[in-house]
Amino acid sequence: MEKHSIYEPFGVDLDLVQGILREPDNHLIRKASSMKGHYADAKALDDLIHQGDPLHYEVFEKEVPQAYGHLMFGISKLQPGTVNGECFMTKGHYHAIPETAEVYLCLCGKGYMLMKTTEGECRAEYMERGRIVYVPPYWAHRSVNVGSEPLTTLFIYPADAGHNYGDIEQEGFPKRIYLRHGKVEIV
Ligand SMILES: O=P(O)(O)OC[C@H]1O[C@](O)(CO)[C@@H](O)[C@@H]1O
Ligand SMILES: [Fe+2]
Repeated sequence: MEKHSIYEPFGVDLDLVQGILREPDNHLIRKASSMKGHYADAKALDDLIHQGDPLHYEVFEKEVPQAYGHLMFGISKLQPGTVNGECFMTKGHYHAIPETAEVYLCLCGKGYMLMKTTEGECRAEYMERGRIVYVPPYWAHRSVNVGSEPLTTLFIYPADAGHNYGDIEQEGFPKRIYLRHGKVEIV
């Protein structure tokens, strides 16, 4: 019989007030300057960068083997704000193994999971505290914060899935989400 390598079980704590994972192994920080090329108004993003390059989003993860069978999980915390009306968002990615899915549980804030395929299909799934979004295989995904507090989500996906920025940096997503006079517009 094949011998399995046995990995130690563990538990972690969430700080549900701050919306962060306590004692993460990895803490990814993306500021406004990481988002060049992603917003419709590049000049407005440049202005924001020159005004102090504010924090855009953070990802807190526990280290698990990036191997088949393991699950990667963590917390994504996306700040509220807009770039000339376009809501703060994550870069978005496909998975490097495209036939892998991902689940997001929204813990606080309000926003959308924007998803697209390489064929140009695009969907926006609403997120608020308590809502779960399923990102099926082959869909690129980006979180968008339309609220006034951080959009915090727990994500879980196959640990070997990897990230692929594919056509996103050149083409973006077919839809953009704006906040104008307090109203959300998906265009
Ligand atoms: O690639 P993006 O869109 O910047 O998002 C980064 C983060 O998103 C996650 O896939 C979780 O949503 C993390 O694994 C990753 O570090
Ligand atoms: Fe993902």
